[in-house]
Amino acid sequence: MTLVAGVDSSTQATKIMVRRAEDGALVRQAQAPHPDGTEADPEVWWRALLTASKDGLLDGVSAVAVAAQQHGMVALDDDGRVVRPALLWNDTRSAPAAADLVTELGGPQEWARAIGSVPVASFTISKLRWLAEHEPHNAARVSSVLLPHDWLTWRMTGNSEPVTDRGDASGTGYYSPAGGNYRNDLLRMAFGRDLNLPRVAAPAERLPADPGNGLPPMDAVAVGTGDNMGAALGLAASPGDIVVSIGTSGTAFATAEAPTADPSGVVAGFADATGGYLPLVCTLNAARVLTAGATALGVDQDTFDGLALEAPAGAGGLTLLPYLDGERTPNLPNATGQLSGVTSENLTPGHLARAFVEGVLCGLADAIEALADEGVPVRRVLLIGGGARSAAVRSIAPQVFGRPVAVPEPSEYVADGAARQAAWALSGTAEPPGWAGLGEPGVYEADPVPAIRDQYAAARSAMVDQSR
Ligand SMILES: Nc1ncnc2c1ncn2[C@@H]1O[C@H](COP(=O)(O)OP(=O)(O)O)[C@@H](O)[C@H]1O
Ligand SMILES: O=C(CO)[C@@H](O)[C@H](O)COP(=O)(O)O
Repeated sequence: MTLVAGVDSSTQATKIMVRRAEDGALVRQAQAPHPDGTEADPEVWWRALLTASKDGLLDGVSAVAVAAQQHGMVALDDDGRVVRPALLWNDTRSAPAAADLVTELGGPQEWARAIGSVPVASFTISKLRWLAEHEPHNAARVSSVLLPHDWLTWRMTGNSEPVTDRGDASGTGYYSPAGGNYRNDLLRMAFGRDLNLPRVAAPAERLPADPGNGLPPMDAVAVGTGDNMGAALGLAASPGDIVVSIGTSGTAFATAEAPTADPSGVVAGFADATGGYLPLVCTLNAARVLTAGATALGVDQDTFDGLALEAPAGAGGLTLLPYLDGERTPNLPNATGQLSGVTSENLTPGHLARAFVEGVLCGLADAIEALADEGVPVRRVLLIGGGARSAAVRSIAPQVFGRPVAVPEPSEYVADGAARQAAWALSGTAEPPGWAGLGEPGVYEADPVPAIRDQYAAARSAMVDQSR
């Protein structure tokens, strides 16, 4: 039996899945939390990885890969030391920098043409511009920039040549997924000079593991990828599958054979981890809105779900725009959450819980619609991430999405995808190993209730208009 491990270093935690390389059977798993915040010393990710893998979790593992939160700016000096804590995807201070970059290149359509995406605050390129403008002393010391998964992979390979993959590189803002090349001109435009960038390795490339990296000895480290690309690989998603992930971020994405280039900026034209593409829409407020709702009502998550399920669809006209931490889609980085339509009848714990769940799902319904508008086929919606564990989310999603929702057996699909990539790197085959697949996901069905989205759309349009 050959064992492989996949690491998901996401916003809130590091999760590790150890699977059998031959058929993907789960052998063991563990996780460790990350500190809260929108910037982080990369060391905390490494320490979380060591914590999760203590007690022999990785003993006997032949290969490992890391899939991590996308976009984070890990800026390094000449000696490979981090220059400042990494700015993460959900840090919105770089929003004005993103807006400036969009203007400087000649508008959103020029960015869509150049890299398939229009930069927002999340993108690495916007963070580099912010650094150049706001911390010139730090910017002057930067010699290279990595993404979170690049940095972790680099630690595992003993600080040899840094590498990345197409999937994660496509979220930087200075890599063209369609061309398969860096756009150093765009990086220079943002930062004022060139930087050393990690080599973009092939999807199944095998890297040497450093025997002194603090992990048990292994034969290989695979190249890794971004977390959403990892989930697509873990689910073995195929064209027609729309994956909706409710984690710290809310994402809706699909695998595609051709690149996309949406000039509205709503759909990011990312690459996937296999050589294809991954059109994706991302919201900034997802599972944490549900936990914030439960906390505000003073109940646990199960009670919160029960309350939401007792209230009527549409929450009696109560609508939450769930932009608690600003928002990325729609691009309202300075927004705050907004409750509207409050009446003496609907100001109850049940209606409030329902409005919180519907608010998150309406943003994701918009995301699915945006993918469809880009020509992405929508045959099946697969719901994953921590939020998919919520009974209320699973039941209300088909009403809001207007279609059945398939919920695969709970797993850490990002880490599973990384494990599958590790097995692929070991096998040397042309395609990833055809592991047993998802089995039969539970399917949730309900009559669509378009009024839920209508009242959300009215509130959202009013906020977007006000922000102009
Ligand atoms: N039953 C549940 N109901 C609602 N939210 C949940 C539930 N279980 C976990 N979560 C939330 O899911 C989030 C973690 O999801 P995950 O997909 O692992 O996120 P990430 O990959 O960003 O770390 C946490 O915010 C957690 O509170
Ligand atoms: O920025 C994006 C996608 O573009 C986010 O999806 C991050 O990749 C963080 O993911 P989670 O921690 O929520 O899984």
